[in-house]
Parts: sequence; structure tokens; C-alpha cells
Amino acid sequence: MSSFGGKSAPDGRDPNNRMFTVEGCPGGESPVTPRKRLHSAEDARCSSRPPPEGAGSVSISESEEKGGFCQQCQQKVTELKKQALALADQNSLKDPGYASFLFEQLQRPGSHEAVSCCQVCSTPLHQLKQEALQTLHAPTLTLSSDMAALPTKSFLPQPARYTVSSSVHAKQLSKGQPAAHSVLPLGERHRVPGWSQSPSVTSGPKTSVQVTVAGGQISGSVGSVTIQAQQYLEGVWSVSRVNNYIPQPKPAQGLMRQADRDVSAAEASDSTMTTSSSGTLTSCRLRNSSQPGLPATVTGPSPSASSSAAASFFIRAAQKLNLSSKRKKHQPSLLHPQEPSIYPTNFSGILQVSPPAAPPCLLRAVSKVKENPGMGKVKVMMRICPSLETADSSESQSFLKVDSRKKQLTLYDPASSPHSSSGHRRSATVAVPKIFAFDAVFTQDASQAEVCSGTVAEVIQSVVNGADGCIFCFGQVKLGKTYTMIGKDSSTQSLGIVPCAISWLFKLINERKEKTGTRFSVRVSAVEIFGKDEELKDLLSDVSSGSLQEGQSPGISLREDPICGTQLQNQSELRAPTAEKAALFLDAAISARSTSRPSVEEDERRNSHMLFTLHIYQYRMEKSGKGGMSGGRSRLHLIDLGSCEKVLSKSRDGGGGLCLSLNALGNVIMALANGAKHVPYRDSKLTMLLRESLGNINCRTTMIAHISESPANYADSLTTIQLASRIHRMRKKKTKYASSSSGGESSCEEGRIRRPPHLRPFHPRTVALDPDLPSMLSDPDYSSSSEQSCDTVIYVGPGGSALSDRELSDNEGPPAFVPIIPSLNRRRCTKEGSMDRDQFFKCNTFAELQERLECIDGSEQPTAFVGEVKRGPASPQTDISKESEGSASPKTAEIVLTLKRETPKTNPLNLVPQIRPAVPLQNLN
Ligand SMILES: Nc1ncnc2c1ncn2[C@@H]1O[C@H](COP(=O)(O)OP(=O)(O)OP(=O)(O)O)[C@@H](O)[C@H]1O
Repeated sequence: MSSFGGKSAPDGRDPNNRMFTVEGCPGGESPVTPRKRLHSAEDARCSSRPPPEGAGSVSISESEEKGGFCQQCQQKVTELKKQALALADQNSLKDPGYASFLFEQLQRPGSHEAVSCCQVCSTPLHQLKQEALQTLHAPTLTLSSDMAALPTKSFLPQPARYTVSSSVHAKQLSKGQPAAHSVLPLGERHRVPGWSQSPSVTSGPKTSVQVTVAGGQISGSVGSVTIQAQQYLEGVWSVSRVNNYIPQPKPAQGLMRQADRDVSAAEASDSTMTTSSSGTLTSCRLRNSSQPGLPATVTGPSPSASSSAAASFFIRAAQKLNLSSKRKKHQPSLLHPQEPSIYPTNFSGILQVSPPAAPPCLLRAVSKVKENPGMGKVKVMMRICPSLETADSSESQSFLKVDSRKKQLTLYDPASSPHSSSGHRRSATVAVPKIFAFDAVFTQDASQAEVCSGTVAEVIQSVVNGADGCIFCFGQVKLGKTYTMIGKDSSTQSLGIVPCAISWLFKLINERKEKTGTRFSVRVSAVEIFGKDEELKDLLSDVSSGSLQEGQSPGISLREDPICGTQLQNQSELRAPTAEKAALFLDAAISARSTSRPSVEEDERRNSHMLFTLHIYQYRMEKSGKGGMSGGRSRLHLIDLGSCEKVLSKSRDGGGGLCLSLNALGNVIMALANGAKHVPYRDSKLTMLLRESLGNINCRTTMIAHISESPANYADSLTTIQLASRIHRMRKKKTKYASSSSGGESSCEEGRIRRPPHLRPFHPRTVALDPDLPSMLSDPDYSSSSEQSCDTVIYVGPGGSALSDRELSDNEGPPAFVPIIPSLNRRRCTKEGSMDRDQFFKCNTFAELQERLECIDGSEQPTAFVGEVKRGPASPQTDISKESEGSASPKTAEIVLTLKRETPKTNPLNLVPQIRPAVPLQNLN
């Protein structure tokens, strides 16, 4: 019965070193057994050897050519059909594994009960089964037909190589290629017998899995298997032999047509080839072609295993891999070759090709952020920089001891250490070790990934929840601050905080979009302060200049705002719809930074500080009956601070000094972190810049202090550690400035206000003016914004008309935001008592209010206020500050102010922001 007619090599190998391709599988449950194929009747025909007498090995093709089976066999076929149909009734034919299931289930009828071949026409039973199954569902029969043609017992000695694949790729058919090295489309295979000896490995751009089987050199072993499981799930599988090609039986034609269609659609640019004639035993390799370069090695089937089990194993493996690759299909960018970056760095490319894995806590711990235990407190972490100068590692170990679990750092004075390289003790008494606790301590062995996931995730969650976030590094010169913040673009593992934050922020945003339907718009700005003169530079002005005409940009500046404190004006804020785009702006910013110039001097390098900010605008239509909208802006500030001047030559406070020293910078940070009223060096641009981020109580700030592991830097390290430790112990007091962001989280350090992290609700103007609707102030859940240092951004159309959700989402221009005025906050001082009185103003008339607002706005920009007032019952001369202190008097009036500014260029819909005071005015005259 063997197709080799007993002429296989003595060692069991196929003497022709033949290769087989098993294309497709109806389900992976009944795998192709090459052993069976080798013994098929088809093999017998094509091997140009006559079948052994009495073997009954009539090929399917032959039987069809002869016009079918003997009468007895035809009856059996009918009987088998009935069986198959009965089974089909109970199951779905669409099940890819169904054909093989049926094949196994069919019972031996009549004369086949005892023998495996018909005694009249020598047709084997499996062929009759095949015939019966053909009538059910052609594509799912393909594999079975081949299986049916294959006896079970002679698998091991036979095949040298085979391939399981579900489709092939047309581009493999290069004209000049010899047939033996072509991987033909399935249809081609049937027309061109003789592509034997051809390589069988195919891969394509579609999701596919390859398992190459080569071997046969070693008797009874299968060296490796190649499975291409493309389109496995569609059930597009067929079986064909590569070596000594034999046309497929007709039932496979439907499948073949399908496969041909696949072939024409497929791109085969990344196809690979191997030769089958080598016959060498190669390692068994599974490769998911959608992820080149990520081979997985599996062990080939044991010689002792059954043939079906062996192929089943690989097909299941193919199925699994194919499933996982299908899940990744929505990341097509991974398959595209990246274009060379126009900038010196290519963080955009690496985020596109190989984004950093998000820490598990990023998506998981959203609910935990609700309580905001860290708000108002700067998180302080320590990173120890590996020092090349440290010759003796034991010396650094004795100088610095880290208890990662307790997050403690113990510092020993190296001068008093017995391990001191100086060889003598300075003092007779051993100095007491100093122990400091931080939020995290990263040793010199910590990877970038550890540092990034330990610092970024929580801040990003806060930012997406509506609060501001800030991460910055602090430390002496050349301790890896830039390395921590930016990292390198050479590999995913070396990415720093900024690219990781970009990647994870978008990941979280996408998740939030899916879950809540919130609309997001992300914009990027990047600013540098550099040199002793503290020049301010918009690092993205070159990128944005394409959209502005020459001379249009008024130039970046820092401006003191009575409400929000210092604010950057006119910096480019570029829309980044994807992480890759945001990373491209990072590349552009790094390239524009003064430190990227080859001729940059050390002074400039030390005094180069980059503020990279991601502005997140979000809004959501409220599903409540009120039909309002929630939204606002939050920002993630990522600051790469330089190491500053060694000494502050002239005091800024005293006038004359231009540049901060590291100590001075430390004092500024400490004051801002503490919310101190007096911030030193207030005229420094760096101070102003930091004030905007660090000075905001609603900003979740993380500082990563850097120290050297070298005992030679003990003094500097101690200074840094002491400063970091003080900041760690601080709890931020409220400052007089409100953030310009619309934080969605409670900023109340005592946790008095347990505001959920969802966005602050506000209502469209029409709703707000409806007297029948309860005032928002009567809503006990309504919490005004200023306690969260918010601004409310309401988009209204040109004529004050409301904008639809669609209009908003299609026009994601940056809203010109205005802060909610803290003075108008009802709850601001409900429990605070000691509220700064001058933050409130009495305003009993609309004119008075308008006057106040104009003062606050600063009138640098053309601004007009339009007030709309709704009056309630008279209640003469009510003081707003009293109202805000929790007066129980009825809310009788409400004012809606519309602030009109010059229309921003990037605002296509001529949107104007509208603010509504949180507190109603009463008895306006
Ligand atoms: N943990 C680290 N692993 C590998 N290389 C590092 C590490 N820390 C720093 N480096 C390398 O040390 C060099 C100096 O680092 P970097 O420029 O980041 O220091 P810096 O503190 O930002 O310097 P500056 O004082 O100019 O601000 C860089 O070449 C950087 O790649």
C-alpha cells in the first residue's frame, strides 16, 4: 500500500527527499499527516513508479478518470454520505475542524468492516470516506481528503520536509526563479506539476505562522516543520504536496479558488525561502511573520508520537499564534517600514515600531486615583547614577546603601569609612549613618523601564483624570538627568520618561475613549530656557511655522497673570492625534534645543532647561437628562532641567544675577513645592516657568533627584539628598494662584473634598439660563472649580449658539481658556476659615463685576465681556464673599459671562470661551 512500493530508503527516508506542503486545515483537530500523504495513491501515480500489485492504491484522480468506484464501493459511499449528513445535522459545517471530525466518525460500511480496501476495486476505505465527505462542504474536506489518502502507519521514516500553509504568495512567483525555488499560488501548483524539490517555506505580510519541517537525514525523526497558518480562522486550508507535485482532487477546488484569491491579495515582499533538497536536520522554528525577528523555537514531534498528533500539535500552535497575531492586526503600523527621521533622534519611529510596554498599573488602578492621597505632595524619588570613575564598587556600596523595600537610602560618610580609599580616618569617631526615606529609590542597576514605569503611570492617570502632572529631574552635572527624562532612541529599553509618557498617555486616552466616550485632543508644546541670559525659545516654532505666515508669530513670552500666576504666551501648541506624532514633536524639540548644536558650550548645556508639555483637552456629553457637557484641560509637564551654574554669582533678589545655581534652583523648587508665599528668584524665567507647573497645588508632581554612586561626590550627593528629603516631607500649601487647568481631581490635601475623578460638569448656556431648572449651586454634588484650580472651557459657536458634539470633535482646536475666578467660588472657604480675604471681592452690581474682571484679565488682549443676568427675589446688598462662605440664603440670581477674545487662528469655528461664575450674583442693579 505504500506509495513507495517498499522502495523507500532503508533508513526510512524518502529516497527523493521529497517535500510536502500541507495547505490549510479544516480545524486543526485532524491534522495533516505527512506520513499518510506519502502513502497516498496520488503519490503512487506521480512518483512514476507503478503501484505494487494488489496494493489497491488507486488515486483519487485515477478513480475519477475511470469514472468512479465499483458498484460495491458506490453503495458504501452512499452509506457514508448518509452517515456524514446525519453527523452534519448535529454540527456546524463551518467549524474548521469539522471535516476531520466527520472523517474520524464515519463507520466502516459493508465489506470494509474488516479490511481497509475494497476487495473488488482496491479502493481504500479512506477514499470512500473522502468521497462521501466531498458532498458536504468542499473546502472543509480538503484536508480530510488528503488524510484519507494517507495510511497511518508509515509516517516516521518518510518525509524529508513538509510545509503546512494556508495560503501562498504571488510575489514568490518571480519569473526568473526556477520552479524548484518558487512558492507558487495554490492554483499554480495545480497547474504546474513539477515544482518538486521546491522550497516550501512561505511567509507573507498577512498574519501567518510558519513551521518548517526539514529533515529525514535521521531515520525516524522529523527535523522541523513549517506551518503557515494564514487565514486559519477562515478555514481556508488545503493540503498539497510540494515534492513530486500531484494535483489536488476536485473537492479542493473551491478551497483553491479561495486560496488563489488570497494569493492575489497577498503581498509577499517578506517571503522567505528554504531549500528542501538539503535534507538537513534543521531546528524546528515557529515564526509569526507579522512580527519579524521574533522567532519562537519549538520542538519537533517525537518519532514515537502518532502522525496525526504531530501535525495536530503544529497546527494548534499555528492556530494559537495566528489568533494572537490577529489580535494585533489593529496595529498595522508595526508592519510598515519606518521612514528615516528628519531629526537627529527618532523617538517617533521607535514608538511606532516598538512602543514600550505599559506598566500593568497604568490601566488597572484608575479607581485608586479617586482618593488622591498624593495630591498636594511632591513625590520624590532618587536615582543613583552609575559612575565610571568608581573603580572599587565595594567603596560605593559602603558609602550608599539602598533598602528598596523600605525605599530608604543610607548614606555613610566615606571619610569615616574603613573602606575609604584615602586610607585614613578623618575623625576618631565613626560618623552616624544618615537614613533618608523617599517614594522610591532606583539603584545604579535600575533599568530605564523600571524608572519610567515607577514614575510615570500615576502621573498620567491623574492627567487623564483632569489634574495637571509634572515630572522633572534634579541633580548635579552629568548624572543622567537627560538620560532619565529623554533616554536614547536606540532601543525600547533605553527610552526615557518623555517618550514613555507619550506612549502610555495615548494608551490610557484610547482606553478612556473606548470606555467612556470622552473626546480627547492632545497638543504639544516645547520651550527651552537656555544660556546665562535665560533666553526663551519655542522649540516647535519651526514645525508650526508652516501653518503661520512669516512674521505672524508674536514670539514667546512669559507673562504674569493675576489669576493663574506666570503664564507662557504664544508658544506653539501643536496637535498630536497619535503618540507617534507627539514623539515626532519631541524629536523636533530636541533637534531645536541649543544643546543639540555641535558647538554648544558647557555653560549653555548646564543652563539649558526644556519644558515639554502635553496639553490634554477633553470633553464629554453628559448622559444625564440635563444634556450638559463636562470638559476641560489638563497638562503634563515633563521638564529636563540642566544642572545650572555652579554658583550664583549675583543674587537675583538683590538684582543683577542672571542665572540660577543649582542651590538656588533647589530653593525655588522647595518654595514652590511648599506653596510658600515667598518664592526666591522670582524674576528668573526658570522660576516663572516652574511656578506654572510646580506651584500649582492641583499638579501631581514627581521629582527624580540624581546622585552619583561615587564617594568622591559625597558632598554634592548629600546636598541633593537633603533637599530631596525636605521636599519629600513637605505638603503643599495652597497658593494664591489658580491653575489654568481644569483639574478633575480634588486638590484638597486633607482629603476633605472627595471628588470623583470624572470631569467637572457644566451645562450649556441654554440650560444655565433656564429659570425652571435648579441652579447648579443647589446641586449638592456640584463642586466649583477653583478648589480644583480649574478653568471651565465651554465651546460656543460664533453667535453664542451651542455646538454639537460632532462639531466639537471635528474641530479640535485649542480652546482659548479662561480661569474660573477663585473669588467667585462658593465653597472656597466653607471649611477653610482662614481664607485669604483679598482673594474675594464684593461685587453687588454687574458693572462692578465687569470692572473687576477687566482688571483681572489684564487688558493686554482685546477683550470684551458680555454679561447676562437672571434675577431672583430681592435680597439687597448680598455680599458675594458671604455667599461663598455658605450663606443659606436662597440662590436668587445667576450670571453668565461670555468672554470674547480675538479669535484664535487655530480655531476654525470661531469658538469663544464662556465662563460662568460658580456663584450667583444676587440683586444686581
Ligand atoms: N543610568 C545610565 N545608564 C547609561 N548611561 C547613562 C546613565 N546615566 C547617564 N548616562 C550617560 O551619561 C551621560 C551624561 O548623562 P546626561 O547628559 O543625561 O546627564 P545630565 O545630568 O543630563 O547632564 P547635564 O549636567 O548636562 O544636564 C550620557 O552620555 C548618558 O547617556
